Amino acid sequence: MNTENILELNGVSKSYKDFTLQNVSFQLPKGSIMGLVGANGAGKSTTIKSILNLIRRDSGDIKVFGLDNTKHDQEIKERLGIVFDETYFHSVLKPKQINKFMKDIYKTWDEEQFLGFLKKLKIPLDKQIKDFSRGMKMKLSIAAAMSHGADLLILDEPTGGLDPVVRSEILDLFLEFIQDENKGILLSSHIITDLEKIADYITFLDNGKVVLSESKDEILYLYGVLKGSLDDLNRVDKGDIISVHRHRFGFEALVKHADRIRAKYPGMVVDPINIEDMMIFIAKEGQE
Ligand SMILES: Nc1ncnc2c1ncn2[C@@H]1O[C@H](COP(=O)(O)OP(=O)(O)OP(=O)(O)O)[C@@H](O)[C@H]1O
Repeated sequence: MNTENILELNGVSKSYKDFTLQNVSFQLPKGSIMGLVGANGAGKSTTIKSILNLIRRDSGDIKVFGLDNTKHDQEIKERLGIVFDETYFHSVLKPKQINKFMKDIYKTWDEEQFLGFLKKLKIPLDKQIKDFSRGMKMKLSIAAAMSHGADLLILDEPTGGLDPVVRSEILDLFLEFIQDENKGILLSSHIITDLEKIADYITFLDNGKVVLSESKDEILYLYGVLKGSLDDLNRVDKGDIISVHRHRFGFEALVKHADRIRAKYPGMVVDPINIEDMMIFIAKEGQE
Protein backbone atom coordinates (compact mmCIF):
# COMPACT_ATOMS: atom_id res chain seq x y z
CA MET A 1 0.00 0.00 0.00
CA ASN A 2 1.29 3.38 -0.93
CA THR A 3 0.86 5.46 2.24
CA GLU A 4 -0.03 8.42 0.05
CA ASN A 5 -3.22 6.64 -1.02
CA ILE A 6 -6.23 7.09 1.20
CA LEU A 7 -8.13 4.38 -0.67
CA GLU A 8 -6.87 1.51 -2.78
CA LEU A 9 -8.78 -1.27 -4.57
CA ASN A 10 -6.89 -4.17 -6.09
CA GLY A 11 -8.62 -6.72 -8.30
CA VAL A 12 -12.00 -6.48 -6.58
CA SER A 13 -14.61 -8.84 -8.01
CA LYS A 14 -18.19 -9.55 -7.04
CA SER A 15 -20.69 -11.69 -8.93
CA TYR A 16 -24.44 -11.43 -8.81
CA LYS A 17 -26.70 -13.65 -10.87
CA ASP A 18 -26.78 -11.28 -13.86
CA PHE A 19 -23.86 -8.98 -13.18
CA THR A 20 -20.18 -9.22 -12.38
CA LEU A 21 -17.94 -6.55 -11.01
CA GLN A 22 -14.66 -7.63 -12.57
CA ASN A 23 -11.21 -7.06 -11.23
CA VAL A 24 -11.77 -3.44 -10.20
CA SER A 25 -8.58 -1.59 -9.25
CA PHE A 26 -7.96 2.08 -8.58
CA GLN A 27 -6.16 4.34 -6.13
CA LEU A 28 -7.25 7.60 -4.56
CA PRO A 29 -4.27 9.68 -3.44
CA LYS A 30 -4.63 11.80 -0.30
CA GLY A 31 -5.77 15.36 -0.85
CA SER A 32 -7.85 14.54 -3.92
CA ILE A 33 -11.34 13.95 -5.21
CA MET A 34 -12.24 10.98 -7.39
CA GLY A 35 -15.38 10.79 -9.48
CA LEU A 36 -16.78 7.33 -10.13
CA VAL A 37 -18.74 7.43 -13.37
CA GLY A 38 -20.57 4.97 -15.59
CA ALA A 39 -23.98 4.24 -17.04
CA ASN A 40 -26.89 2.94 -14.95
CA GLY A 41 -25.99 -0.53 -13.75
CA ALA A 42 -22.26 -0.16 -14.50
CA GLY A 43 -21.37 -1.17 -10.94
CA LYS A 44 -20.74 2.12 -9.12
CA SER A 45 -22.91 1.34 -6.08
CA THR A 46 -21.61 -2.22 -5.96
CA THR A 47 -18.07 -0.81 -5.83
CA ILE A 48 -19.00 1.65 -3.09
CA LYS A 49 -20.80 -1.04 -1.07
CA SER A 50 -17.70 -3.26 -1.33
CA ILE A 51 -15.53 -0.43 0.00
CA LEU A 52 -17.95 0.10 2.89
CA ASN A 53 -17.97 -3.62 3.58
CA LEU A 54 -21.74 -3.71 3.12
CA ILE A 55 -21.39 -6.58 0.67
CA ARG A 56 -18.87 -9.38 0.69
CA ARG A 57 -16.52 -9.30 -2.26
CA ASP A 58 -15.57 -12.58 -3.97
CA SER A 59 -11.92 -11.63 -4.39
CA GLY A 60 -9.44 -8.79 -4.38
CA ASP A 61 -8.49 -6.43 -1.59
CA ILE A 62 -9.52 -3.02 -0.41
CA LYS A 63 -7.44 -0.78 1.80
CA VAL A 64 -8.82 2.34 3.41
CA PHE A 65 -6.30 4.51 5.29
CA GLY A 66 -3.86 1.69 4.57
CA LEU A 67 -6.02 -0.81 6.49
CA ASP A 68 -7.83 -3.87 5.16
CA ASN A 69 -11.50 -2.90 5.10
CA THR A 70 -12.77 -6.23 6.43
CA LYS A 71 -10.27 -6.59 9.28
CA HIS A 72 -10.54 -2.99 10.47
CA ASP A 73 -14.19 -2.28 9.71
CA GLN A 74 -15.03 -0.31 12.87
CA GLU A 75 -11.82 1.68 12.97
CA ILE A 76 -12.29 2.68 9.33
CA LYS A 77 -15.99 3.56 9.68
CA GLU A 78 -15.22 6.04 12.45
CA ARG A 79 -13.10 7.99 10.01
CA LEU A 80 -15.54 7.84 7.10
CA GLY A 81 -18.27 10.29 6.16
CA ILE A 82 -20.88 8.41 4.15
CA VAL A 83 -23.74 9.76 2.09
CA PHE A 84 -26.13 7.59 0.15
CA ASP A 85 -29.05 8.74 -1.91
CA GLU A 86 -31.17 11.14 0.19
CA THR A 87 -30.88 10.57 3.94
CA TYR A 88 -30.61 7.77 6.47
CA PHE A 89 -32.05 9.85 9.33
CA HIS A 90 -35.54 9.01 10.53
CA SER A 91 -38.11 11.32 8.95
CA VAL A 92 -39.67 12.45 12.25
CA LEU A 93 -36.34 13.84 13.49
CA LYS A 94 -35.34 17.49 13.38
CA PRO A 95 -31.76 18.64 12.74
CA LYS A 96 -31.38 19.80 16.35
CA GLN A 97 -32.21 16.25 17.55
CA ILE A 98 -29.76 14.82 15.03
CA ASN A 99 -27.11 17.09 16.48
CA LYS A 100 -27.84 15.67 19.92
CA PHE A 101 -27.63 12.00 19.07
CA MET A 102 -24.63 12.42 16.78
CA LYS A 103 -22.83 13.83 19.83
CA ASP A 104 -23.48 10.49 21.54
CA ILE A 105 -22.44 8.41 18.53
CA TYR A 106 -19.20 10.18 17.59
CA LYS A 107 -16.74 11.33 20.20
CA THR A 108 -15.34 13.54 17.46
CA TRP A 109 -18.69 15.21 16.67
CA ASP A 110 -18.15 18.94 16.07
CA GLU A 111 -21.38 20.65 17.06
CA GLU A 112 -20.18 24.10 16.14
CA GLN A 113 -19.18 22.95 12.67
CA PHE A 114 -22.49 21.14 12.11
CA LEU A 115 -24.56 24.14 13.19
CA GLY A 116 -22.34 26.33 11.02
CA PHE A 117 -23.02 24.13 7.97
CA LEU A 118 -26.76 24.21 8.63
CA LYS A 119 -26.73 27.98 8.84
CA LYS A 120 -24.66 28.31 5.69
CA LEU A 121 -26.89 25.87 3.79
CA LYS A 122 -30.09 27.45 5.16
CA ILE A 123 -31.31 24.24 6.79
CA PRO A 124 -33.86 24.89 9.55
CA LEU A 125 -32.95 23.43 12.95
CA ASP A 126 -36.47 22.91 14.12
CA LYS A 127 -38.27 21.26 11.22
CA GLN A 128 -38.95 17.54 10.76
CA ILE A 129 -37.03 15.90 7.93
CA LYS A 130 -40.24 14.57 6.41
CA ASP A 131 -41.05 18.17 5.49
CA PHE A 132 -37.68 18.74 3.81
CA SER A 133 -37.19 18.96 0.05
CA ARG A 134 -34.80 16.46 -1.57
CA GLY A 135 -32.11 19.14 -1.76
CA MET A 136 -32.50 19.98 1.95
CA LYS A 137 -32.22 16.29 2.90
CA MET A 138 -29.11 15.91 0.83
CA LYS A 139 -27.52 19.03 2.30
CA LEU A 140 -28.33 17.80 5.82
CA SER A 141 -26.75 14.39 5.14
CA ILE A 142 -23.64 15.99 3.71
CA ALA A 143 -23.36 18.43 6.64
CA ALA A 144 -23.61 15.50 9.08
CA ALA A 145 -21.06 13.43 7.15
CA MET A 146 -18.62 16.34 7.29
CA SER A 147 -19.04 17.20 10.99
CA HIS A 148 -17.34 14.32 12.79
CA GLY A 149 -13.81 14.85 11.60
CA ALA A 150 -14.02 12.24 8.82
CA ASP A 151 -10.90 11.81 6.73
CA LEU A 152 -12.59 10.23 3.73
CA LEU A 153 -16.01 11.09 2.32
CA ILE A 154 -17.77 8.44 0.25
CA LEU A 155 -20.86 9.67 -1.50
CA ASP A 156 -23.20 7.87 -3.87
CA GLU A 157 -24.87 10.37 -6.22
CA PRO A 158 -24.76 13.32 -3.81
CA THR A 159 -25.91 15.89 -6.35
CA GLY A 160 -28.47 13.80 -8.28
CA GLY A 161 -31.82 15.51 -8.75
CA LEU A 162 -30.67 18.80 -7.25
CA ASP A 163 -30.88 22.22 -8.86
CA PRO A 164 -27.69 23.92 -10.09
CA VAL A 165 -27.54 26.39 -7.19
CA VAL A 166 -27.74 23.68 -4.51
CA ARG A 167 -25.27 21.55 -6.49
CA SER A 168 -22.83 24.38 -6.62
CA GLU A 169 -23.15 24.94 -2.82
CA ILE A 170 -22.43 21.26 -2.26
CA LEU A 171 -19.46 21.24 -4.62
CA ASP A 172 -18.02 24.23 -2.73
CA LEU A 173 -18.30 22.27 0.53
CA PHE A 174 -16.35 19.40 -1.04
CA LEU A 175 -13.64 21.75 -2.24
CA GLU A 176 -13.41 23.25 1.24
CA PHE A 177 -13.17 19.78 2.80
CA ILE A 178 -10.33 18.77 0.52
CA GLN A 179 -8.23 21.80 1.47
CA ASP A 180 -6.81 19.47 4.10
CA GLU A 181 -4.30 17.41 2.15
CA ASN A 182 -4.78 14.37 4.36
CA LYS A 183 -8.40 13.96 3.36
CA GLY A 184 -10.06 12.49 0.31
CA ILE A 185 -13.42 12.22 -1.43
CA LEU A 186 -14.87 9.44 -3.58
CA LEU A 187 -18.18 10.26 -5.19
CA SER A 188 -20.28 8.63 -7.85
CA SER A 189 -22.23 10.85 -10.19
CA HIS A 190 -24.05 11.01 -13.48
CA ILE A 191 -23.56 14.75 -13.58
CA ILE A 192 -20.29 14.84 -15.39
CA THR A 193 -20.12 18.63 -15.47
CA ASP A 194 -20.00 18.58 -11.64
CA LEU A 195 -17.11 16.16 -11.74
CA GLU A 196 -15.33 18.19 -14.38
CA LYS A 197 -15.47 21.10 -11.92
CA ILE A 198 -14.12 19.35 -8.83
CA ALA A 199 -12.63 15.92 -9.51
CA ASP A 200 -8.89 15.35 -9.69
CA TYR A 201 -9.33 11.74 -10.82
CA ILE A 202 -12.00 9.95 -12.80
CA THR A 203 -12.66 6.23 -12.65
CA PHE A 204 -14.91 5.08 -15.39
CA LEU A 205 -16.82 1.81 -15.01
CA ASP A 206 -18.51 0.08 -17.91
CA ASN A 207 -20.38 -3.17 -17.43
CA GLY A 208 -18.55 -3.98 -14.20
CA LYS A 209 -15.06 -3.22 -15.50
CA VAL A 210 -12.76 -0.23 -15.07
CA VAL A 211 -12.34 1.29 -18.52
CA LEU A 212 -10.03 3.99 -17.23
CA SER A 213 -8.89 5.46 -13.95
CA GLU A 214 -6.70 8.50 -14.48
CA SER A 215 -6.29 12.11 -13.54
CA LYS A 216 -8.92 14.31 -15.11
CA ASP A 217 -6.37 16.59 -16.71
CA GLU A 218 -4.60 13.64 -18.24
CA ILE A 219 -7.88 12.29 -19.63
CA LEU A 220 -8.76 15.60 -21.23
CA TYR A 221 -5.26 15.99 -22.62
CA LEU A 222 -4.55 12.45 -23.74
CA TYR A 223 -7.77 11.22 -25.29
CA GLY A 224 -9.32 12.23 -28.59
CA VAL A 225 -11.59 11.11 -31.42
CA LEU A 226 -9.89 9.99 -34.62
CA LYS A 227 -12.08 10.59 -37.66
CA GLY A 228 -11.77 9.48 -41.26
CA SER A 229 -13.30 7.52 -44.11
CA LEU A 230 -13.96 3.78 -43.97
CA ASP A 231 -10.92 3.32 -46.24
CA ASP A 232 -8.86 5.27 -43.71
CA LEU A 233 -10.03 2.89 -40.99
CA ASN A 234 -8.33 -0.01 -42.78
CA ARG A 235 -5.01 1.82 -42.33
CA VAL A 236 -5.43 2.32 -38.57
CA ASP A 237 -3.68 -0.19 -36.32
CA LYS A 238 -6.23 -2.00 -34.16
CA GLY A 239 -4.03 -1.45 -31.13
CA ASP A 240 -4.51 2.32 -31.50
CA ILE A 241 -8.28 2.09 -31.10
CA ILE A 242 -10.10 1.92 -27.77
CA SER A 243 -13.59 2.02 -29.20
CA VAL A 244 -14.91 2.61 -32.73
CA HIS A 245 -18.18 3.61 -34.37
CA ARG A 246 -18.69 3.17 -38.09
CA HIS A 247 -21.23 5.20 -39.99
CA ARG A 248 -22.19 5.50 -43.64
CA PHE A 249 -19.44 7.93 -44.57
CA GLY A 250 -16.66 6.95 -42.27
CA PHE A 251 -15.67 6.18 -38.70
CA GLU A 252 -14.98 7.76 -35.34
CA ALA A 253 -12.58 6.07 -32.94
CA LEU A 254 -11.72 6.85 -29.35
CA VAL A 255 -7.94 6.96 -29.09
CA LYS A 256 -5.32 7.61 -26.43
CA HIS A 257 -2.21 9.77 -26.91
CA ALA A 258 -4.00 12.08 -29.31
CA ASP A 259 -0.77 13.88 -30.27
CA ARG A 260 0.99 10.67 -31.28
CA ILE A 261 -2.06 9.48 -33.24
CA ARG A 262 -2.34 12.83 -35.02
CA ALA A 263 1.28 12.53 -36.14
CA LYS A 264 0.90 8.87 -37.12
CA TYR A 265 -2.16 9.39 -39.35
CA PRO A 266 -1.61 12.76 -41.07
CA GLY A 267 -4.60 12.58 -43.46
CA MET A 268 -7.06 12.05 -40.59
CA VAL A 269 -8.43 14.38 -37.93
CA VAL A 270 -8.14 13.96 -34.14
CA ASP A 271 -10.65 16.07 -32.20
CA PRO A 272 -10.58 16.62 -28.44
CA ILE A 273 -13.25 14.85 -26.37
CA ASN A 274 -14.82 15.70 -23.03
CA ILE A 275 -15.58 13.14 -20.34
CA GLU A 276 -19.31 13.00 -20.97
CA ASP A 277 -18.88 12.34 -24.69
CA MET A 278 -16.28 9.74 -23.88
CA MET A 279 -18.75 7.91 -21.63
CA ILE A 280 -21.39 7.98 -24.34
CA PHE A 281 -18.85 6.77 -26.88
CA ILE A 282 -17.88 3.73 -24.83
CA ALA A 283 -21.44 2.94 -23.74
CA LYS A 284 -22.61 2.98 -27.38
CA GLU A 285 -19.96 0.49 -28.36
CA GLY A 286 -21.48 -1.94 -25.86
CA GLN A 287 -24.80 -1.59 -27.65
CA GLU A 288 -23.45 -2.11 -31.18
N1 LIG B 1 -28.16 -7.54 -4.36
C1 LIG B 1 -28.12 -7.71 -5.67
N2 LIG B 1 -28.49 -8.87 -6.23
C2 LIG B 1 -28.43 -9.07 -7.56
N3 LIG B 1 -28.02 -8.14 -8.45
C3 LIG B 1 -27.63 -6.95 -7.95
C4 LIG B 1 -27.66 -6.67 -6.55
N4 LIG B 1 -27.23 -5.40 -6.37
C5 LIG B 1 -26.95 -4.92 -7.60
N5 LIG B 1 -27.18 -5.84 -8.54
C6 LIG B 1 -26.96 -5.67 -10.00
O1 LIG B 1 -25.66 -5.22 -10.22
C7 LIG B 1 -25.61 -4.32 -11.33
C8 LIG B 1 -24.87 -3.08 -10.94
O2 LIG B 1 -25.64 -2.34 -10.01
P1 LIG B 1 -25.10 -1.02 -9.32
O3 LIG B 1 -26.16 -0.55 -8.39
O4 LIG B 1 -23.74 -1.27 -8.78
O5 LIG B 1 -24.96 -0.03 -10.58
P2 LIG B 1 -24.73 1.55 -10.60
O6 LIG B 1 -23.59 1.78 -11.53
O7 LIG B 1 -24.62 2.08 -9.22
O8 LIG B 1 -26.09 2.01 -11.28
P3 LIG B 1 -26.95 3.37 -11.11
O9 LIG B 1 -26.22 4.42 -11.84
O10 LIG B 1 -28.23 3.00 -11.80
O11 LIG B 1 -27.12 3.62 -9.63
C9 LIG B 1 -27.06 -4.10 -11.74
O12 LIG B 1 -27.30 -4.90 -12.89
C10 LIG B 1 -27.86 -4.59 -10.58
O13 LIG B 1 -29.08 -5.15 -11.00
